[in-house]
Amino acid sequence: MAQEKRGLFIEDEQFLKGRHIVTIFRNDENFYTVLRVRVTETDGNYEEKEAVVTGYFPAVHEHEMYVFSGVFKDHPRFGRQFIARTAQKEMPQTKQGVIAYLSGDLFKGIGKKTAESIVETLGEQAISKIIADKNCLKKVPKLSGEKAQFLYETLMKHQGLEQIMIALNDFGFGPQLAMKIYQMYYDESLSIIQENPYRLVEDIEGIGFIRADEIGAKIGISGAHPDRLKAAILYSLELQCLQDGHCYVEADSLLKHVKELLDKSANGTAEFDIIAKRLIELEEEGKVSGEEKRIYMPSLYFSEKGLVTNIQRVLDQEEQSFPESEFLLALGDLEDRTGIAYAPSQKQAIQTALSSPLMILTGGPGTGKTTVIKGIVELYGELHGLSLDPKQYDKEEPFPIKLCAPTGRAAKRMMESTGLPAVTIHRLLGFNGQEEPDEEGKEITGRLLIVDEMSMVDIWLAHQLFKAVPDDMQIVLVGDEDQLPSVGPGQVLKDMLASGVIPSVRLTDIYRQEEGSSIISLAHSIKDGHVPETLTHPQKDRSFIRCRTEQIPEVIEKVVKNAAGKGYEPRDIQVLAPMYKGPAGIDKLNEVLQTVLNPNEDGRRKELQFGTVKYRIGDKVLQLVNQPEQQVFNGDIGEIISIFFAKENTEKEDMVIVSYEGNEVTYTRNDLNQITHAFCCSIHKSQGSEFPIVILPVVKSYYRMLRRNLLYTAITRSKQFLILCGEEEAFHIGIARNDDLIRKTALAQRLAVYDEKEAEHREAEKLTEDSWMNIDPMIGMEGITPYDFMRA
Ligand SMILES: Nc1ncnc2c1ncn2[C@@H]1O[C@H](COP(=O)(O)OP(=O)(O)OP(=O)(O)O)[C@@H](O)[C@H]1O
Repeated sequence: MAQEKRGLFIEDEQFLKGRHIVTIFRNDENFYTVLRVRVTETDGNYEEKEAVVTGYFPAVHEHEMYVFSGVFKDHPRFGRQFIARTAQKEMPQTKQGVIAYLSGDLFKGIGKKTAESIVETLGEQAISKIIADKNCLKKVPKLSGEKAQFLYETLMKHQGLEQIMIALNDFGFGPQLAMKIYQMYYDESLSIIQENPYRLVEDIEGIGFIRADEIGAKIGISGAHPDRLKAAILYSLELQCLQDGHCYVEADSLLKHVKELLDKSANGTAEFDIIAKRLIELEEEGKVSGEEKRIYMPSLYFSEKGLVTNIQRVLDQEEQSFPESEFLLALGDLEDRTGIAYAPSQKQAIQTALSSPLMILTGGPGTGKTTVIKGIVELYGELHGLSLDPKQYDKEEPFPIKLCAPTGRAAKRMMESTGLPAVTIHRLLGFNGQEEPDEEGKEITGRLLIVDEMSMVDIWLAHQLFKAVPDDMQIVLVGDEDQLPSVGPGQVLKDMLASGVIPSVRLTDIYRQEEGSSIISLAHSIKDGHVPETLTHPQKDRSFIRCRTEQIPEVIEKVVKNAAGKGYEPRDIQVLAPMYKGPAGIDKLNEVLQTVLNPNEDGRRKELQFGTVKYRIGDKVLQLVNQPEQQVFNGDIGEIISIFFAKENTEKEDMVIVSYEGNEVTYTRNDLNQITHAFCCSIHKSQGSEFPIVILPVVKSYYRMLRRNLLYTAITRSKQFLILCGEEEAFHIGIARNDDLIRKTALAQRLAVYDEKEAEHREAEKLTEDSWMNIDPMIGMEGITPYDFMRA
């Protein structure tokens, strides 16, 4: 079957057979290659002796004969060229051809007789069979292991990469995944896949159990095969943790999930006790971590435990003591200077931050968190006799107050509001965005660390951050616990507050309301679970347009046109929605908004098609991943300022240049999945950002996503105007749903345990470490079924 597919040409495609003369151009990153070949045969309309062939080829060998499939095209500058989709080195096709090849100069020490014996045993397809699985050579009589190895290695060297790529293609992997697999396993790619395709689930991002299981089915691995069950367990665990944000999954729920996954598969299922046995083996192999009935991915387990240890280390530091009078005097001076009379809770927050090694400041919008941060910084400088002018510090003696936030935009806002340098947490830790979850960051220097938007920090990042904090550094964590939790696993801020062991101040009085903001009062009522009667009444700073799902694009189009007509720039207007698909989804709204805000009316503007999306100069785009080396972070919004087509540049690559407030970042076609249109963006991605105008559609067709914290987060993104559109009922549904997505974490519990006396703490540690192993052997034992294990 694989062989048949390889030989297939797509309809309307031509072939060109020719010997390689010279490589004119090659890009080693994406393998774009331009070759000149001497033409031997073609079914295209081409009479010349030589031809230029272009395409993406993983490897080309000089002077070899190739068969290309593709089409002839006329290039305006370079004339007629063959644009190849595939390139295959020509292999001997007949028995005699293969014998001659294997006994030729390339394979020193392999004589004609041995070659004949190989072809006799393995047939005309001997070469591809050996490449796919060297063990087939064992069937050849009298062939020594040494010779077999030599033969295999030589073949791999000359045919390997190309054949592997073709074979991976036959397994259904496109060029990008195939390259990832090759870069992981190199020459062993095919033998590993053939031995245990389920390794792909663990090793290659982007390959899940279902994909691996299809290969398993093809090569005869099915039912309760241990590799298959283990892959299903790891896949289910990771899926639940990453999709739902859990740090662990209870053993019973995991087993059920795995069983359901297997039951759905045509490749066979397995009984609970067998799955449970494999789970125990995975624990013994260190691939999952178990504690009581909780099953963790190891990186999450060690992050949770490590975070607790480091929080404890910080909490164990001595309190800073200032005479009350000194504090009050400095505070009074500050109030005089700024004209702000701090409320009692705000004063308490400043005082706690200055004296405690660690404190949490929490509160909704407009409650004065930023005002308190400024107060903390000012008084810290005052009481420690430190200058707050960064220019007075250098590399030897760096600025002692470190401000940071999880996203670039949040860090920028922090910088603007305090007038002091602020960076992303990743940057503070010296990360480049490619690290493993348990990688160490560089130690943070300084005396006071303030982290804003703490609700967005997941368990991995929180662990890395706390690990990098030196003993004598004071920490202030600031955030709004009612906002959406982090995208990654955990609910660190919520758990820290719930543990009750970290000094915390909750600000509740709203100050911005005094400036007449009805958006903030709406946010606060939503947070408390009720929809105000005024929801649909027009206010100075917000309005509500009633409409149904299918009317949403039209309504939003009108509102945006209006705002643009009044002089608002696209960057001031942000449409937020909870999901990508559907008639009122982000994708559809982006399509509509691009036509309004950045049209291509006469069709003459440059556009780069990527999937179903067309990018144009002037488009607003959103960065989806952290790229610290480019100074661009997940959630950053920028504008496309140039587009270059491959034919216009020497790199032969399509390129899109995006400016993030002056920082220009270049994306090649391979990188374009790192951005998306941002005329409308997801509420999740908008966390940590604020916009002058927010347009928020809320309709019942978003049902799956509607939650109180989601609506609360969306509404609190708007600074001046909030335009709600949709169905009132959808608001009510969303606001009523508050607790069905509780994340499973043991952080609060661990922190609380730590707070108890030393002896009790040791006891608790012993208990938690022992209990998983105590329970394990019960599974599958006589009289005890996995169902016992699954009971609470
Ligand atoms: N004690 C106070 N007296 C008077 N005004 C105050 C006081 N505290 C804060 N404010 C004012 O309230 C407004 C909101 O404060 P601030 O921006 O610090 O809140 P926040 O919690 O950081 O809000 P957000 O999270 O929405 O940015 C600001 O204009 C600030 O000057």
